[in-house]
Amino acid sequence: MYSVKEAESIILTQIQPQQETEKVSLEAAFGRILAEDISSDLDFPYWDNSAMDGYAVRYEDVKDTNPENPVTLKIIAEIPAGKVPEKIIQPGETARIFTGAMLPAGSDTIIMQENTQQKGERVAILIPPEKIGLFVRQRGTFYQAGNTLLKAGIAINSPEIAVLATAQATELTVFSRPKVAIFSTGDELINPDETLQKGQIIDSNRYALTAFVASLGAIPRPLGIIKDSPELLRETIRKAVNSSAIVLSTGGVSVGDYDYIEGILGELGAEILIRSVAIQPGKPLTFATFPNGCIYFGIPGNPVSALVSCWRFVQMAIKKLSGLTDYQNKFLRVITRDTLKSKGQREVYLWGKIEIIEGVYQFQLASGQHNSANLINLAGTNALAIIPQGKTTIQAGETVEVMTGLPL
Ligand SMILES: Nc1nc2c(c(=O)[nH]1)N[C@H]1C(S)=C(S)[C@@H](COP(=O)(O)OP(=O)(O)OC[C@H]3O[C@@H](n4cnc5c(N)ncnc54)[C@H](O)[C@@H]3O)O[C@H]1N2
Ligand code: MOO
Ligand SMILES: [Mg+2]
Repeated sequence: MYSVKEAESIILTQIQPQQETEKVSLEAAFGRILAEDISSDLDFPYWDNSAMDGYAVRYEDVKDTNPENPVTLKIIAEIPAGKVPEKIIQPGETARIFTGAMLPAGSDTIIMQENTQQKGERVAILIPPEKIGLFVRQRGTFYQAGNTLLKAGIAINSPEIAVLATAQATELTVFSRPKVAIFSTGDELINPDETLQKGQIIDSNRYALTAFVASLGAIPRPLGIIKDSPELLRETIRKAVNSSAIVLSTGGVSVGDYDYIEGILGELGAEILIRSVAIQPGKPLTFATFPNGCIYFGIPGNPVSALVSCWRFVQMAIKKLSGLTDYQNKFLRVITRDTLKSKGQREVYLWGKIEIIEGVYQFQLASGQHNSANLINLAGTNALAIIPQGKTTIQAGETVEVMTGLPL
């Protein structure tokens, strides 16, 4: 049995960012992962321009002005944003200018209009600027043409969209979304729209895992419920492995007589790298690779174990395969409001919520039984508190490490 850290390392070693890319328009780029470095042949700002509504001046002319005896300058031009200045500012001259407008040649500083008094063709500068260049947004000070603006491997959200638009990157190369096959195994399972007969269980895992995969930007391929039949399972796994980058199955990975997954993976030529992990919930995790590169996660059937396995192990695998550079899980140290208990034998993940209380992140256990079959109190979970292997208690008020950023 591997430790959680060992299992994580085995999984990440097997997964390389996929190479498939596609072109998308800027409008369709939100939520995708950039597959190329982006640079621009434009400086940013594109040219020296004004950060204020006011007057473009020569610093030399106005540096010693004061309210009692103000310097007055002749207004020789008006430059709204979007207009190209035509005149050069000579000593004793100024141009009326507005925010975003190009700075006229000869000027080097902007005086905001609140610090001036206009009298016809002339303007009195009442307050001297603190320094040369005040309120000038100088060309190339935010970004110089040719440098890398955005790196391949980042997720494209609204700030990146703004940068891409500015760089005139209207068509982008992004990583293709990996296909993830999902199926549930078990003779006891029925679909949610069927009438429950004695002994049956409604298949919730398939829906939970489909939503989980979609929330990571990958393409879920739900294949339904597969009975505990070696023939059916073999056929399903063979098809899934040949048509998807990752396969997620739930159930049938423990030691029971009807737990067939491991045996079938072996028969189909997979290399089984993990059989169980010292984690609770989620101990009987099967991780295997196929000669065609397909990655197989045999996830335990208990609904909480299934989602915890997805959050702890599958999440980073899908992210890394998707091309994201920042694929690692996110951990945070916070105060726990509840006392947290473990038997100490495995690394325990307790589900609950982190909330900001009086400005401080605090963890609160989900109320009700913490049992890997109790999916009811899993709703609302946004964090998992971790009790390390060997530790049995973390008292209320103490610090606990939590895993955050769960895609729900
Ligand atoms: N003798 C032992 N028995 C078990 C062990 C063990 O170490 N020795 N481990 C237990 C642990 S821990 C887990 S977790 C489960 C894992 O079981 P499997 O992955 O083999 O899953 P199943 O046996 O098929 O089902 C377990 C449980 O989950 C329910 N289930 C299954 N699929 C779904 C689904 N799609 N939606 C909702 N619920 C589902 C199923 O009905 C069972 O109740 O094994 C323990 N046993
Ligand atoms: O590990 Mo099982 O997932 O405890 O219920
Ligand atoms: Mg079983």
